[in-house]
Amino acid sequence: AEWGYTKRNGPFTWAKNYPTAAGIRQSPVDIDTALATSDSSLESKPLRWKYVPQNTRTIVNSGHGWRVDVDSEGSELVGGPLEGTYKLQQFHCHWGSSSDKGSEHTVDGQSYAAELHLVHWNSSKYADCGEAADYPDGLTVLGVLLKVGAKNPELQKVIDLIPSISHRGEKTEVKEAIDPAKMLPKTLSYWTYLGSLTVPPCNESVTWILFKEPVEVSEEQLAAFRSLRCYKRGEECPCDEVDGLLISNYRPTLPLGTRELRECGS
Ligand SMILES: NS(=O)(=O)c1ccco1
Ligand SMILES: [Zn+2]
Repeated sequence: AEWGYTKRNGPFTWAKNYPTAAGIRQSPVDIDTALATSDSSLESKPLRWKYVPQNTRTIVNSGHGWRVDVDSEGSELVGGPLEGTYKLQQFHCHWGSSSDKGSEHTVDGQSYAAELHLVHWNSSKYADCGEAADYPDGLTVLGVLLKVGAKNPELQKVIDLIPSISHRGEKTEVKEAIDPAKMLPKTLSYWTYLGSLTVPPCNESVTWILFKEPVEVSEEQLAAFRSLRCYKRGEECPCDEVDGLLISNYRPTLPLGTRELRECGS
């Protein structure tokens, strides 16, 4: 059966059909801040990005959450730990059944209410995101920790579209441009390490860049995320979640192992 986040098809079953999920370069991880090494080479090449808000095309219910697909042209992410130029492909979010959990990365064991992922691919070396996903330097994901607080105006543009993608496979045009840059924190300090996609097939092709400063989102906005359904309209609910609501879609942390964890900025 299709992978998901329930007991029957959740993270601890993924390795059965996706052996990479049992690899040694998996994500997410717990960020043990005492282990992080500050790196002058990161400080010397500031992270820089350019996004085109008008290029946010469609939002889709993947069955595992919502995802905004972007026309990569015109976007770019360079600097920090990255060699070459990366282009934005899509962004999405992970959350939990209550706001005491839901982020994928944890910081010194602490979970946040949710985590936003901006997925980029190495356009200096590869033709598209699909190809890039098969190489260790193919992808970069900017991670933003979300904590409960004020309503997030930019994310509200996503939430307003959720009723029209309530069931798996449904998608709709994003009419009001969403600016990914407006969803990033003010201070650009971050941790970075080599990891993987946090969903099957869990390719070990991601340079993770996780911002240190959390961004606020309201309880009502988190509740809207949980109203998405993991099954198609007209089909009965396959997952044993409470009437197929996507109440939680985060992967628990995996061991960092011998990987280096670097940081930039305080
Ligand atoms: N969750 S994530 O950002 O690692 C991702 C991107 C594409 C698939 O999974
Ligand atoms: Zn993700």
